Parts: sequence; C-alpha cells; structure tokens
Amino acid sequence: MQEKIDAFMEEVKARNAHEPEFLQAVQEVAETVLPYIAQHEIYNGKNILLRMVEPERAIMFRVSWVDDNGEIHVNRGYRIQMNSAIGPYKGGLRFHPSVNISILKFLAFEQVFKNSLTTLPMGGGKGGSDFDPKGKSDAEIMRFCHNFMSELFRHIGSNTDVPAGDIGVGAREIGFLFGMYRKIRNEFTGVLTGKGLSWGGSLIRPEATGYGTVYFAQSMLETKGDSFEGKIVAVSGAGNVAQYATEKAIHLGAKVVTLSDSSGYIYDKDGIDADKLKFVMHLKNEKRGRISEYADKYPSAVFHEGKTPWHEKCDIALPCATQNELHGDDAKALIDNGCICVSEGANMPCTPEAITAFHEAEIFFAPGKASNAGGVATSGLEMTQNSLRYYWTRDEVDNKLQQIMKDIHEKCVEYGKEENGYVNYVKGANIAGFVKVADAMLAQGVV
Ligand SMILES: NC(=O)C1=CN([C@@H]2O[C@H](COP(=O)(O)OP(=O)(O)OC[C@H]3O[C@@H](n4cnc5c(N)ncnc54)[C@H](OP(=O)(O)O)[C@@H]3O)[C@@H](O)[C@H]2O)C=CC1
Ligand SMILES: O=C(O)CCC(=O)C(=O)O
Repeated sequence: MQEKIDAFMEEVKARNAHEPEFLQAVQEVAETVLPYIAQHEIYNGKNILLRMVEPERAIMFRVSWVDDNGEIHVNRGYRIQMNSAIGPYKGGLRFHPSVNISILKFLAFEQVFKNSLTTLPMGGGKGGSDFDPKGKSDAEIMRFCHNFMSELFRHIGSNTDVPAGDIGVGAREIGFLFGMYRKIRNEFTGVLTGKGLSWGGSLIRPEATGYGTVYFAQSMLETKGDSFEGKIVAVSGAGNVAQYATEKAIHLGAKVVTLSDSSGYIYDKDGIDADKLKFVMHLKNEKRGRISEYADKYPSAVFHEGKTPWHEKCDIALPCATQNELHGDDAKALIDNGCICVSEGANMPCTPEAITAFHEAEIFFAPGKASNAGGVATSGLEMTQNSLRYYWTRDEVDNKLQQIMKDIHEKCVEYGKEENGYVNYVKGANIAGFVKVADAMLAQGVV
C-alpha cells in the first residue's frame, strides 16, 4: 500500500511543486483514504482522489485600492473552487500577508471533507488575499473590500459559491463585501454568511466554530465518562475561534489559562473568567490591540513574547490560531505534562509529527476538519434561513449545532475505530468525508 501512496503523492507533487501546505493536507488524506479505496471495489480504478485534489476552478485577480494618504496599492485576490459535487462551493475568505495558492488550496481541500461531514449540502472552496488588515483604518478596509468584491462578484452566488469569514475577515469585512455585492448585482441574497443579524445573519454563527470545537472535545471526553468540569485548558489565538472556544470551555466549568496572537502568549494563573474574556473581545474586535495588553491589565497574567502556549501544563489543548502552530516537540511537552485531549479549532494547526505523537500516546486528538466544522455548519444553517426568509432562535440554532457536532463525532468513530478500541479521528474524518463526496462524483460521471 505504501508504494501506491508514494506513487500517488509523486504525481501530486509533480503538479503542485512549491505548495508545501497543500501537499501536507493531501498526504494526510492519501494515507488514510487510499487504503480504504483499495478495500472497496466501487471506488477502485476511478482515480477519484486524483480528481479531488485538482480544483474545479482557481481564480486569481488584481485588487487595487487607495490608502488614506492617496497612495495606490495592489494586492492579489483568489478564490479556489475545489469541489461542488454535493452542493455550492462554501468556505471562508482569509486576508493575511501570508496568503498564497498553497495555503488556499490546502484550506479549500480540507473544506471539501469538512463540509461533507456536516451532513449539509455544501461543496468546498476558499479564497482571500495577501492584503494585511493590521493597522489599516476602517475606511481603508472598506475600500479594499469593495474593490475585492468588484471582481469576486462575477464568480459567486447563492447557488454557486457562498464565501464567509476566516483569518482577518470578520463581521466588519463581511458587511463591506456584502454591501458591494448587493449594489453590483442589485439583489439581496444569502451570498455570504457571517452577516449581521439585521441583514440576514444567523444567531450563533459568530460563536459556532469555537463552541463546536469544545462540543466535539466534550463528545470525545464523554466516551470515557469524562468532561470539561475542573479541567485546565490551553487555548491559542485570540480571534473569533479562540474567543468562543474560551467562552464555552468556561461555561462547562473549565479554567482557561492561555490565549495568544502572533506576538506571543499570555498565561493567567487565576484563569480567564467571563469579565476578562469581555476585555479580550473588546481589545481584539474593537480596539484591535495586542494580547500583551492583557498582562498589562491583569497582574495574575504574564506575557511570553514570541512563544506559543504548548509548554504550559494543561489537561486540554485547543489550538485556535493558524496552520502548523503546534509542532512535534510541543506535542511531546503537552503529553509529558498530562494533556489528555487536543481539539483543533484552527485549520491544520498541528504538524504531522505532532499528530503522530498524539496517536502514539493514544490521547484524544480531533482534526480541524471534524472539530471546527461547527462554523461552516452554522453557515449552512444561515443559508437555510435565508432561503426560508426566516430566523431561528438562539436555542434552535445552538441545538442544531450540538446535534451536528455529535453526528460528526459518531461518523469519525464509525470509520476511525482501531482494533484495540482507540479512535483515530483523523482516519475517521477523512474516510467519512470522502465517502459522501466520492459517491456523488461516481453518480454524476466523469465531469
Ligand atoms: N472563523 C471561522 O468561522 C473559522 C475559522 N477557522 C480557522 O480558525 C483559525 C482562526 O481563525 P479566526 O479566529 O476566524 O481568525 P481571526 O482573524 O479572528 O484570529 C486569528 C488569530 O490567530 C492569530 N494568528 C494568525 N496568524 C498567525 C500566525 N502566523 N502566528 C501566530 N498567530 C497567528 C492571530 O493573531 P494576530 O492578530 O497577531 O495575527 C489571531 O489571534 C484559522 O485557522 C481559521 O482558518 C476554522 C473554521 C471556521
Ligand atoms: O462558514 C464558512 O463558510 C467558512 C468557514 C471556514 O472557512 C472554515 O470552516 O474553515
């Protein structure tokens, strides 16, 4: 089997040289899905995975915009439309200087499996720009978003491709993007998710990715009769996902001791309570400041510059910042310090070496395509409400989210349980996500 996997990866590498993140994501899927294909006659000999690693469409465009001093800037915009076999392309937009084809293709590829796992009819896509929102005024952000949408609008639509937020794209950016789409198209549709509540948004969408990551961890812990109650939790990031993962972990009785951003992390020995979290939300979502300011305000906290939180003692780790932020040595430190559960809030935050270490230690490990699927699932619920021209209550959406996360957990157990009873959630998520998309592709023929 290993020879087949190596040959497959050689072919993918030849076509996608210089795309390390994309190759990393494909390798993980190939290792778990190709053996499954070999054992199942209906998928054999159809080159399904080879078809799935090729985007149906990749769009790249110029975004020119003018800053507050009248200077003209040029950025690159992208949309990767990866797979639409089970529904319109769906996935976020990322604005960050590191954005390139490799990063967006890995995100779009993972999105295909994630969206399939949600049980909702959504294909996979991802997009964004190398634009850096840090330090920009609201007016500059607006001009950039408007110019970005002045090209993207011709490639998306509520039945074609429905973007949402990701790193650097939150409620403010979605508002500006939606405004320009509505004006150019002269139509009010659910073409983006993560919208404001008064113009088509869904309750719980802002909370959904972070809450879902914790719900998934809760399901894993429940298999051993355990829970969040009294646990020490390390969270990375301080953005949308990290904030609401922290909020839900606190609700469930845990003590969250860390948060981070790209400049370092804070450790609060007394834990981050609801009031301190409110401070973080204001700091990050409105003031757009740095996490180090938390340690200036709260004497119980220390700021560690340029470091990640994984060498602190914790029971549960929730990486919620970005890809490849938790390495093999971090995983070993977590395991040595007694960590029993890692649930990815970010996309691919753990390196392959870290994942191998978690599997060897047989601790709970949930890959982002399963554990952070609550965000896109609730986007799917926002699309449903838009189609119905109706709004569900907070409890209605939260109950649906909780049920979806439980169902994803069950699917991962179904396909990921090893002979000794240990659940390999990576294998489970990859195979369960693959089966639904592959069946649709087979039914639709070679297109
Ligand atoms: N928003 C959503 O609904 C979903 C998000 N995700 C994933 O969750 C992760 C976080 O997204 P989200 O919270 O929305 O984004 P935000 O922009 O709200 O927050 C991102 C956080 O991660 C930090 N970060 C970003 N890049 C780096 C880096 N290179 N090194 C260290 N820290 C970094 C940021 O710090 P700084 O401000 O210093 O850059 C910030 O604290 C991403 O991997 C995203 O793909 C997954 C599913 C859905
Ligand atoms: O809500 C969405 O459509 C996108 C969420 C997303 O980008 C992700 O799941 O990584």
